[in-house]
Amino acid sequence: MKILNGAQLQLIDQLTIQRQGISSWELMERAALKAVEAMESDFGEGLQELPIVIICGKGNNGGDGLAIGRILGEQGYNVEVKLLHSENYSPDNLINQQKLGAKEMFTLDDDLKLPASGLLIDCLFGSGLHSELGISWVNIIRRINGFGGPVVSIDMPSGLLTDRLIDSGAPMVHADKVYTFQVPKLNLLLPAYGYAVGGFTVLDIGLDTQALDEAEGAYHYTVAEDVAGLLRPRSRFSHKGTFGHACLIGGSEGKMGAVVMSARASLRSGCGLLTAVVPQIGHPILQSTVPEAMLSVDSGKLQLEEFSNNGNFQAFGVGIGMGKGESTVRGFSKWMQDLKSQARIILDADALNILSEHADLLKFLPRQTILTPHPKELQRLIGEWSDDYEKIEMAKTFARAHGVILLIKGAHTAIIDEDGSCYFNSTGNPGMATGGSGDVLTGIICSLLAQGYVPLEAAKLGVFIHGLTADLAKEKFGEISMLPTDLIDFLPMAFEKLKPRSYLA
Ligand SMILES: NC(=O)C1=CN([C@@H]2O[C@H](COP(=O)(O)OP(=O)(O)OC[C@H]3O[C@@H](n4cnc5c(N)ncnc54)[C@H](OP(=O)(O)O)[C@@H]3O)[C@@H](O)[C@H]2O)[C@H](O)CC1
Ligand SMILES: [K+]
Repeated sequence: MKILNGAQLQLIDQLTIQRQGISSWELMERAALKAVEAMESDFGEGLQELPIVIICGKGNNGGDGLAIGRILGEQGYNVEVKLLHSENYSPDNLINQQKLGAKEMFTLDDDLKLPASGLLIDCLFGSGLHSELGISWVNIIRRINGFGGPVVSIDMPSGLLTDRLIDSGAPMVHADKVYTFQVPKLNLLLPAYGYAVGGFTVLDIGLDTQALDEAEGAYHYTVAEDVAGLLRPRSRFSHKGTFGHACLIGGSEGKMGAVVMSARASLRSGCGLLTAVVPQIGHPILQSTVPEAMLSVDSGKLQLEEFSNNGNFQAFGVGIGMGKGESTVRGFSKWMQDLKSQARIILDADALNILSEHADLLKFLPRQTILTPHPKELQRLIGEWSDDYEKIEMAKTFARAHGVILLIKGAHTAIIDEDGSCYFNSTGNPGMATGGSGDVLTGIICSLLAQGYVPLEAAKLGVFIHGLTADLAKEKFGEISMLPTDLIDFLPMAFEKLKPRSYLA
């Protein structure tokens, strides 16, 4: 799914109106109906009990609010609409004012009266905001943010631009939930504005698909439909050789669990064979916990030294639980220098930290190696940034300079390809913030690489599946108690969910 900005959406609106032979008011009505449906589904019967207050501005976002107010009122909800006084309402806003009838007018100087609790729907500004809000908006935004119940924003939290940097002190609605139309907007995905976006749902309002397909942009949001098609069916005549031999290299004293989790995640993700290269201390641990894995035991006792690399492996996953002791750094450097240029590799954890401290090794990375830093590891690799926009630009420059794929872990993990495209993930939840989640991800992606998925596909599919396991685990264990090992247990269900349905049951 593409991520688009306000100007692009305005153009696509126009094309939709022309090609579908509808009026702009009808499109607004569609959007309002979708928003009402989404609220009914999210709030359930509770919505009937709540006083609902809708705050509307002068543009089409306000027009949506007026339409939502009318629809909710017709359905018997307890709804109150407040409209900002203006000299220049948008035409569809005016039509919806007439259709609604009763509403309360207010100005920015008024001390807006709000119910003590209930639901507040914020329709002051949407994608038409052209710059951050000035001081005159502080009062109204403060009232909204101080509301005693949930605040939902239509399309955007009012005050947040779609895809440009904005001062964090600027007046901005802090939404518990955003219902955004047709496509996500970049600022809904960036950590910098996390405080204003409790969560968001994309509502399909049926904009012209050709116009959406043709819209240009480097930013994408990976949803199930984007990755389901990547998953390859298994032929009846396939055998273990068909699905590749993955090699995981890692582990050190006290950190063998990382390799165990990575190995189990690899096997559950479908590779045909798996070898783990571990220090001697890992031998009994791996053999007893992951009997399916073959072992190549290193000469190092407590940490890796030799990095023997004799097998015919289709993919390597390196760094999990590895540590960065002197002999490990030496062995890893040598291993890097001996790599074939077409090797498929994913590097994680200490492998990344070693690269940060030995930048001379970067030149040995085969093209399209996947690096999976969390924000701190990224900072060590590419340097400090001053904001999320600079971070993305610096990451793109790094990916281009070294011909690698950067996978920046976090809420909406971002995959940055060397051509500058950027893919934000849609699955996952804060329950994944436990040590070991990353080891599971490395195992999944290494397995997909071994099966012949090209690196960008393996990264997108792996990140999506990994997040999906967490969403499934959340239903059973909740965000607080879920563990990385639970993610592995939900891999079979996640793959099944994504698999294209067969016509024959
Ligand atoms: N395809 C869709 O997604 C659809 C979206 N819809 C809804 O329409 C809005 C976008 O509506 P638009 O009228 O373009 O914009 P807004 O309602 O967000 O706001 C426009 C008014 O805001 C004023 N403005 C802009 N920036 C500022 C600012 N910094 N300070 C003060 N005022 C500002 C601007 O006034 P100007 O006179 O300054 O130009 C506009 O009047 C979208 O978000 C959806 O909610 C459709 O309903 C259906 C299709
Ligand atoms: K809004």
